[in-house]
Amino acid sequence: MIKTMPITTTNNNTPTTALPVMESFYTIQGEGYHQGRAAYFIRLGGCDVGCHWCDVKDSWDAAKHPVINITDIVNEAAQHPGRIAVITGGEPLMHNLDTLCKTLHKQGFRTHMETSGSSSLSGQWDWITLSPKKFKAPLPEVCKQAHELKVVIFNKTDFAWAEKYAAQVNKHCKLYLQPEWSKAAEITPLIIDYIKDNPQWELSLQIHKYINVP
Ligand SMILES: C[S@@+](CC[C@H](N)C(=O)[O-])C[C@H]1O[C@@H](n2cnc3c(N)ncnc32)[C@H](O)[C@@H]1O
Ligand SMILES: Nc1nc2[nH]cc(C(=O)O)c2c(=O)[nH]1
Ligand code: SF4
Ligand SMILES: [Mg+2]
Repeated sequence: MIKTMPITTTNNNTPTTALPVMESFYTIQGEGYHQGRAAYFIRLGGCDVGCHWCDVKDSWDAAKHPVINITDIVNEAAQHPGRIAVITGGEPLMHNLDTLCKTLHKQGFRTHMETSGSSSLSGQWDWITLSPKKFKAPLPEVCKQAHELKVVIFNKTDFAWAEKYAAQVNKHCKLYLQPEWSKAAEITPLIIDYIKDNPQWELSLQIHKYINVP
């Protein structure tokens, strides 16, 4: 049973028992290293980064979304057989994610996060996808911990900008270039040429948008 409660202010230093949830859904991971795997997505409300091409602007205002008890969030997730939980947003690191991760781990989930890395790290993560943004730079602590770096390419100059972050992640970190969705037809061929010349990078397409799943 899902309960909604009045919005409470959270900051990411203090463990919290409830979080603003915009939506949650069971689907396949459409992007990056785990593309094609069943996963339960938990999209938290609140983002202070403001990417002009963001594909989920409705997530930005945390106050628009119901605050749900973490036990209820995780019990809903556990109704599905998959045991990957992807925490996304909004910017999930605006919230303290320690209790959410502990509760997911207790239920046998692997915890994955999609983040811009622009707020300090909380939570215990089996996989961190760092997608850095020009509009609010990622923190060095998140760059060091990331398992994959996924840079959205909006124009030609973004390749050099992607390399700046490739130099800041750890040596095991996977490297992905993902076309900005509205410019994918124009940008994908440039990404393909870049990867042919720089084979340490791989292509990430948002396959869920091509096959019309959430
Ligand atoms: C909506 S964001 C939420 C998580 C976090 N705020 C972040 O930006 O990483 C999830 C992923 O979608 C990517 N994304 C958002 N809008 C996009 C767009 N228009 N085209 C391609 N990727 C996009 C982000 O870069 C990020 O990797
Ligand atoms: N299927 C699917 N895969 C995704 N990978 C990252 C997503 C996100 O919005 O964080 C996302 C999403 O919204 N849907
Ligand atoms: S950081 Fe993520 S959620 Fe926030 S505006 Fe950028 S893409 Fe959207
Ligand atoms: Mg998405």
